[in-house]
Amino acid sequence: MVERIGVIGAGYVGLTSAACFTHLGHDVVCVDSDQSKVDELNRGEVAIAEPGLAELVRDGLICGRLLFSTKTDGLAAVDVVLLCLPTPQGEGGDADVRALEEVVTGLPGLLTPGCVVVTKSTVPVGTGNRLPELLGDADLPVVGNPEFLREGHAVEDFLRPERIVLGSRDEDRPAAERVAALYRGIDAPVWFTDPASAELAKYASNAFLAMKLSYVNTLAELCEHHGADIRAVGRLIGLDSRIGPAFLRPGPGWGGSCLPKDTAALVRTAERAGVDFGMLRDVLKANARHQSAVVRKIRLAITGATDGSLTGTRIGLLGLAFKAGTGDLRDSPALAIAGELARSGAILTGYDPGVASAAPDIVQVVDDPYLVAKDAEALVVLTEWPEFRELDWARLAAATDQAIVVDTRNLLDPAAVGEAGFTVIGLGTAAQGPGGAR
Ligand SMILES: NC(=O)c1ccc[n+]([C@@H]2O[C@H](COP(=O)([O-])OP(=O)(O)OC[C@H]3O[C@@H](n4cnc5c(N)ncnc54)[C@H](O)[C@@H]3O)[C@@H](O)[C@H]2O)c1
Ligand SMILES: O=c1ccn([C@@H]2O[C@H](COP(=O)(O)OP(=O)(O)O[C@H]3O[C@H](CO)[C@@H](O)[C@H](O)[C@H]3O)[C@@H](O)[C@H]2O)c(=O)[nH]1
Repeated sequence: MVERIGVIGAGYVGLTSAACFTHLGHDVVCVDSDQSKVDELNRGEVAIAEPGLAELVRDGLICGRLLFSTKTDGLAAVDVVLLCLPTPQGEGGDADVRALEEVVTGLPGLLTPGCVVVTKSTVPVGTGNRLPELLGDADLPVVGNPEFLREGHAVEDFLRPERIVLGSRDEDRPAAERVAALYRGIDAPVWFTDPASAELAKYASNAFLAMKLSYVNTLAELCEHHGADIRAVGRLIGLDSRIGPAFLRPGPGWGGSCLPKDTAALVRTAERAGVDFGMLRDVLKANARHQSAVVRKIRLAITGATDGSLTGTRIGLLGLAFKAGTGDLRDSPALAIAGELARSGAILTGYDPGVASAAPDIVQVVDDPYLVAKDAEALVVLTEWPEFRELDWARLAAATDQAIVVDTRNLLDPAAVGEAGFTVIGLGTAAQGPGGAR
């Protein structure tokens, strides 16, 4: 059945949901409070770099089944409304749900009775029971439908999810089935559960991924100590199907708009429940500690000492976004490391194919990767853009002062880049000298 869907919030999750549900045949009105964003979207301009998203938005606009507005009047005609509002990290690590709750409080005056209210935002355990209280006696059933898409793969993940999760109270089960029907045409297991289980599954999933990454990043440090190679260790443990090969690549720390805030929020949820989830506190601490270890490694590479002075030292950064395939800088470990280097007096130039400007007081962003090498004492690869592998490393070497590259993603081919004249220092691997010498 074709449904009329309202989406509130046109960010990564809201815009992707709006465009994909239009693609699946529904009529969608997407409301956002940001007038300039709405104007851009109505012109078919999509500011976020998500493969396939701009095309779906334009298709929806052309066929007239996708509308964007700052006004909420259009919501009176919808059968289902998806809440895709931010739930950023708030005080003490808790999710800040104020924006979401404010919108929910206003819904009885906007929606037609019977309309299903769906939380797609990541919301703390208990929200599914709290929202009906905020909605009062309005006939507005509530369903939790957490979103698991990754940035850079938003459309692909939305249209080919590994699971669709629907959490509702027993009395709202028919509403949950109605939400499940919106996804018709998508081949994925659909799970009906209670609100708390749906909410917890979302947090538990992100925190588990964070745990895997803190584990592998700390292992990389151990590998260096013992002369082992994290690439081999990661591959070998990943062959165990109980562990799996994904999320075992070490890096400069893990970040982004979700993993850090959701892990912190789950720690708070556990504290409030009187459950000691110290393991997760350590996952967060290990990430901060690892970022400082990466900074010490960069200092050592440049000055010969882990506490050597970086005052006035030029360092070129390759990558600023929190991962490849996105221009998103939210909670980017690259920027955290840049911040530590800048505070130590380093002069930073950065290039990222997805980023045009960033933290101007910390790093000067340039639009040509070869410019970051100019007179640099070292280059540091912070984001795993595949195109960095294809750079002319001999040209980069010629532009630098010292041909040293610290590859925090183990992205480069050490033999080829060493051949081009660089000393290549990976993470959890042996350094490779220029000309291929170890
Ligand atoms: N980004 C992701 O990859 C991802 C994936 C899964 C889940 N989530 C969760 O989804 C939620 C949204 O995340 P996002 O990354 O899409 O956020 P975002 O910051 O990209 O987008 C949020 C949008 O909401 C709009 N907005 C804010 N307040 C509003 C209001 N009162 N009325 C109307 N519009 C308003 C903003 O202008 C913005 O366009 C969060 O809870 C997040 O944890 C995000
Ligand atoms: O082997 C790996 C894999 C990832 N990362 C890092 O981990 C962070 C998070 O990556 P990713 O999970 O791909 O980012 P997001 O797009 O934020 O997606 C996460 O957060 C979303 C928001 O909740 C969820 O929907 C997704 O399922 C979840 O993967 C980034 O800094 C990556 O560089 C590594 O360092 N090594």
